[in-house]
Amino acid sequence: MTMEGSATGSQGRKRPAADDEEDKVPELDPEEDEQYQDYVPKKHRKSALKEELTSQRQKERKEEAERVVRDRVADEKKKRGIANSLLAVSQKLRQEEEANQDGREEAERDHIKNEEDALLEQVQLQMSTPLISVRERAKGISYTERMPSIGMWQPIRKYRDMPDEERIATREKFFIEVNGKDIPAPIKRFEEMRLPKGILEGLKLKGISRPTQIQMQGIPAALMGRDIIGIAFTGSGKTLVFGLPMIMVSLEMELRAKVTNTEGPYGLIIAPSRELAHQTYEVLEFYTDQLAEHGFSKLRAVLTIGGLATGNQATAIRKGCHMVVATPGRLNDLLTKKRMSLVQCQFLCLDEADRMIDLGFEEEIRNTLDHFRGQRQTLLFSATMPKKIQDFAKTALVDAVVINVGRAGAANLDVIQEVEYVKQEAKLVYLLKCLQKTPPPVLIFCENKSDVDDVHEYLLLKSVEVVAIHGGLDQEERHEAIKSFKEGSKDVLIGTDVASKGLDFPAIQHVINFDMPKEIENYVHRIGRTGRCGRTGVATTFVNKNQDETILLDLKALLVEAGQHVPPFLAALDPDTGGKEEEEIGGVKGCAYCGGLGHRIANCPKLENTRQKTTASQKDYLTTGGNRYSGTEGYAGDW
Ligand SMILES: Nc1ncnc2c1ncn2[C@@H]1O[C@H](COP(=O)(O)OP(=O)(O)OP(=O)(O)O)[C@@H](O)[C@H]1O
Repeated sequence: MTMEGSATGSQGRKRPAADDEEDKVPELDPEEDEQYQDYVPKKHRKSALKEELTSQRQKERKEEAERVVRDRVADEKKKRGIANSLLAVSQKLRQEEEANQDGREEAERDHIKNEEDALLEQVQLQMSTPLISVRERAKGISYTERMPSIGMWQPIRKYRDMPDEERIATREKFFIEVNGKDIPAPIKRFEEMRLPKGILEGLKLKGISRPTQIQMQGIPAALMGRDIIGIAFTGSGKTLVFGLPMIMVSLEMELRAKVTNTEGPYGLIIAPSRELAHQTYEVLEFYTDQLAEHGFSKLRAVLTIGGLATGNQATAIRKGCHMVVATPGRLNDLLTKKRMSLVQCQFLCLDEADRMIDLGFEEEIRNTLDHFRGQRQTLLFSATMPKKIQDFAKTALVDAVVINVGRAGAANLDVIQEVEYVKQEAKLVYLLKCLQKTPPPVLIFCENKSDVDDVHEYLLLKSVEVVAIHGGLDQEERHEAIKSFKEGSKDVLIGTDVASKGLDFPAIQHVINFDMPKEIENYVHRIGRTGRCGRTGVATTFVNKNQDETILLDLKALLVEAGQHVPPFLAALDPDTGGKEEEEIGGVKGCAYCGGLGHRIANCPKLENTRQKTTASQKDYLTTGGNRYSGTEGYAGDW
């Protein structure tokens, strides 16, 4: 069967004929008929529809699944987003807080530093002109070259050639800190220091076999002709660091040409108290005697201190001398009256240098410098030397070497420090009990002369073998007291701070501070009379509510630093500075003015005291002509 008019046929399907005209079917041109659709059989159309529906449904399902996933991710993100932002916010806040805190602390530190710099500047202004001679300043003379070494001294080859790393390692091993240029290597044996036989024999006789840290580094530097600031704890043998080089200067001069009438001195040591000057003089005498026994001429040292007849001292100097040991006032007296000259002097040492400046002898030192006629080698020593004194002192030095053994102002670790709370009225009675702690010799310190007298009287009544020393006694009494105590005929010596600086009594067992000194530096010097050169000693300090809290805070910090027991009443004290006092700000820990670790310079009671004293003495001076030595408590008359 054929089908006419088939869509696929070119002629099309033909309908059965009914009426030719009517039945005539118009011919269709697929190109022209937009409605035209190819015929698709029903079966195919169904499967196509089915396919279409399936794919539609798949598409929808896929879209639905994607939407669900998208929603879930969005949810998740949303959730995480919240968590993130909370964490982030808190972190951010914390960071900001920390940054603020850091910023605040830095700002606070900067503020403290600026304030302290300003205060130090004021202090420097108060200390007026630098520590140099007025004459030299007027003439515009300043020295820039170092002095030549003493007698062309050089270290032996082993030390000359010592590599830097080895020098550093040795210093580290012995806790020696140095500052300055071209510092010679520390020398570990006296025999390697190129000292004359007489001196080496003298050291042996004194039982001194090995140099202490300050001696290892200080003696070679001094023999090299260097200017030195030497800081080392009490009893560490500083006297020999300047004493031996000064003897070497004198020996060199003597070997060049015999010292005759009116010549000399070539070396000068200034000390803050008569007793200390006397002690140093004895050390010089001992070693020069030893040199004389070993074939050298006897080098002459002269002691010029207050309290002894000026005439005898002037005569001794006029006969020609190599060395002078002096207290500042008497020295100035002799210089001003032209009974002594420093024209040939080329070696100057200020022992306990900071103490002298503190005690108001700055002007005497400057006047003394005026009497030199050329450059000299200058050495400054102390166990305490706060930054301001170091800076000030450096103005007197040329290309100085600074040698530090331990922190300036730290207590000697060989001293066991005990601090006891004793009521004012119970002190005397408790003192008797306290004296039983150790066998003699015992040293007792009081803050003022009248307390010394009271304690002295009380102990005499209790039959204690006791002597006393203070600035109000005449020189004879002072000398006798020290002598009998040194010889052991007296068990106890009571004194003011006149006995606290540099005095070297044999094997003191116990130092008792009947009262806490007003300055922590004095405490360090006082307790340093025991525990000397390797021995141990005990120091007991009475404190009570009469003490200023700042000094107790200094004491507490010192005890902590030295690893000592801190009694509960001190432990309970809390500074209101938030720990800033012990931080290193601007290179300074604690107070730059007095070296106390318990406060900073802004709260320094000593600075305040000095200010008040300066103002008062300026007033006195203007109205009454004043006494320049009124501030030298305990030292009165020393000049
Ligand atoms: N290398 C050493 N070995 C052993 N003893 C020494 C040594 N050097 C010095 N001495 C002795 O140590 C004691 C203390 O010395 P010196 O008085 O010089 O100490 P110092 O550091 O000046 O103390 P201060 O700061 O109290 O004045 C003296 O009796 C001294 O003879």
